[in-house]
Amino acid sequence: MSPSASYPDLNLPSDKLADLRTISLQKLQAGSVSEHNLLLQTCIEDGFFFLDLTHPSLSSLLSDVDDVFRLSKDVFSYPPEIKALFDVDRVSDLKTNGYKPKGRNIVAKSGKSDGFESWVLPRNGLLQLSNDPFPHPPAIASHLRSLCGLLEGLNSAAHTVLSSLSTSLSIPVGQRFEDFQRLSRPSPDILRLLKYHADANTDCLPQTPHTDLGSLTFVFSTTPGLQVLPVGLGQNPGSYKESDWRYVVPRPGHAVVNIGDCVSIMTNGLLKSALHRVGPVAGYAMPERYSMAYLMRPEDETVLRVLDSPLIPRSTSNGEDAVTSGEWIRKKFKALRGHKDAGNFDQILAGGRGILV
Ligand SMILES: O=C(O)CCC(=O)C(=O)O
Ligand SMILES: [Fe+2]
Repeated sequence: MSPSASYPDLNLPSDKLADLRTISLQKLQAGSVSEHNLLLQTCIEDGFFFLDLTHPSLSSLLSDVDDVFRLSKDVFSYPPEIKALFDVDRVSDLKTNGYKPKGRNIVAKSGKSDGFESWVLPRNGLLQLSNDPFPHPPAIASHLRSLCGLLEGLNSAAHTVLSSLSTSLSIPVGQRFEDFQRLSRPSPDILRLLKYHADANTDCLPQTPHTDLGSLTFVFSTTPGLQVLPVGLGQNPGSYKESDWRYVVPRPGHAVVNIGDCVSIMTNGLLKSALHRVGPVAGYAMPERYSMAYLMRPEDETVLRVLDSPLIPRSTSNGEDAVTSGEWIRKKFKALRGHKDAGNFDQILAGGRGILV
């Protein structure tokens, strides 16, 4: 992966590092029982893991990642007036397409503005799965082949991960996680390209603590900055300390994968959707940092109810208050807008459910 790491001499005590477990995609594909068991255990205990993509059969996926990083440098280098033509708040209802400038949103309690630009690309638009408009600049048009290759590779990886979890949990056919993320069907998945700006202030927090609202997220970066809150420490504002955050040190050829809110809801909290954020390593300035996140969400009509499984604790509710995935996403965006008007960030973060654009 191309952008070079910016912390060559990270000298951190090991108890400050996120001790993420590594799952091999190729071993899952080959049916390794111990790898499938490790995946389930990791999603129950951590909600975050490294996915090893270094097997030669996956080399085209990694070269697509490299190419999309080159694209990312190109799109963020457009002059502001060109980027403004694709402003996410103008071109897309649910922020599934377009550009967000640095500083538009507020970061948690500090009340300061965020420190990153982002450009969101819809899976539906890239893979032509719907007729929704997909305005985009020439730099994106000229990288469509690697963008589509990346999405297809990640969808296939996601299918392997989700179907492994469905099988490990003995979820019946028709309710399996992958039944809600069909490869040829439209979905609200997005690819988010991110550029964090360098900031000399060691206390800056460019990205707010949040959980991902969808099902599964894949993140790529070669620069440190991602921080994860261990699940055991409690995930609600007030239940953890600043010193509880753990740093993820990027690993070449690996994606960082995490479980999102929808899968956590459908397993009644058995699989964990953990809080995370991006910031500088303690005592260091924030370096310029490029990353990309593929955020998968169940198809819009998926009902977010607890699935049948001997391993999932039964829900005490009768299911009447269950929402669909589409309603869930809309509700969250409404909350965000409500929050902006009301200025109440805690409400959005209740349960750690912040939203990013
Ligand atoms: O930039 C990163 O490493 C994380 C991005 C992220 O958490 C997100 O886009 O939801
Ligand atoms: Fe995230």
